[in-house]
Amino acid sequence: MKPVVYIDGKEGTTGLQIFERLGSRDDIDLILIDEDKRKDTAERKKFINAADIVFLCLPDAAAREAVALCENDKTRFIDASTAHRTDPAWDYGFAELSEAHRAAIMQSKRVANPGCHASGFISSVYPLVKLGIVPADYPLTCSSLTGYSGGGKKLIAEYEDPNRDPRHDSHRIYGTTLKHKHLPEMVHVCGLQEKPVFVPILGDYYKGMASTIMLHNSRLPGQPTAQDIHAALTKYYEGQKLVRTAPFGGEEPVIYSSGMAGHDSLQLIVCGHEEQTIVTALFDNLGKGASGAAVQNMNLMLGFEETTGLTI
Ligand SMILES: NC(=O)C1=CN([C@@H]2O[C@H](COP(=O)(O)OP(=O)(O)OC[C@H]3O[C@@H](n4cnc5c(N)ncnc54)[C@H](OP(=O)(O)O)[C@@H]3O)[C@@H](O)[C@H]2O)C=CC1
Ligand SMILES: CC(=O)N[C@@H](CCC(=O)OP(=O)(O)O)C(=O)O
Repeated sequence: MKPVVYIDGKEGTTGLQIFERLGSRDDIDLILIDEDKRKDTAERKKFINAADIVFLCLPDAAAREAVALCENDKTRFIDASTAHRTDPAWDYGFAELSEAHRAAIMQSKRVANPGCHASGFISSVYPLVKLGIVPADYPLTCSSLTGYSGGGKKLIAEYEDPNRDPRHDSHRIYGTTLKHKHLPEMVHVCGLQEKPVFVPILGDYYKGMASTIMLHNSRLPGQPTAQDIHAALTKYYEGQKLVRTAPFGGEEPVIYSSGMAGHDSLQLIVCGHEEQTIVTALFDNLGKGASGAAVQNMNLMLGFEETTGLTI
């Protein structure tokens, strides 16, 4: 019997991209709710309880409600929302962080898919903290560029409206209260003692992210150079298919935030010199930042090959 899979929120931005990755697979049985019943709670409850794996591609409140609709012990969830990412009853769905993360995902019934900005930040900070290169109380800063699909259907409509605010042509710094919703998972997953100063920036393009952390090498134990940090990250992710380190300094002297759009893997680019280092995570908010990561998690949970079938 093939595993039965249901995407709750399939008509949304993340849900559609998961469907795109799963629609043609013959190793799973993808069940599809009638479009006009996709918000009917009783119908969703039937689908949730019939499935072995449920993807939740919903706002936080609807994701919590969907989990509460489950009345059996068999259904396993992968939640793309922010609802459960720091919940101890859920496993954090970023397999490359450690073998313990991957093992937990494989047997998990409740996987919280990482936030898009959080994925970029955590991919560099988690290993650097674990290796003792960045102390847990280091005052980290991060700027993170994103395309507008990161905000779902509402933001896509706003940016693709022919009568939109002309200022949308320029970049938009947001999260200016410095309380972005991904901060709790960044702190929790990396074991930080200080909240990073986190500055998300929205650009006038569909998808692709570049999340950059900035380090003063003289404030780090042993004063590593940027090259040392590059070597440490390269070794840490050696053998991973979906997280890779670019050659030191990157392949060219500029970084485009859409550089990994359309790919399901994340690339780390380390630049700098003896005194300062920046590490940029380059990826697709709908790839390793959401739908691609969700499908990777499903593959791990079901014992399939980890990669997603899309360009890595
Ligand atoms: N977009 C991205 O890059 C990322 C998104 N996420 C997270 O994934 C989740 C989905 O986001 P995204 O796809 O962007 O959002 P969208 O707004 O594009 O899609 C959400 C979908 O959920 C549907 N929906 C809303 N309420 C309910 C409900 N009560 N029952 C059933 N369906 C419902 C919406 O219906 P309708 O079509 O009628 O609006 C819509 O189709 C969010 O929690 C988001 O934060 C995480 C990482 C990245
Ligand atoms: C461009 C934009 O608005 N992006 C969203 C993040 C989308 C996302 O990752 O949502 P989750 O928190 O559910 O993961 C934001 O910064 O709030």
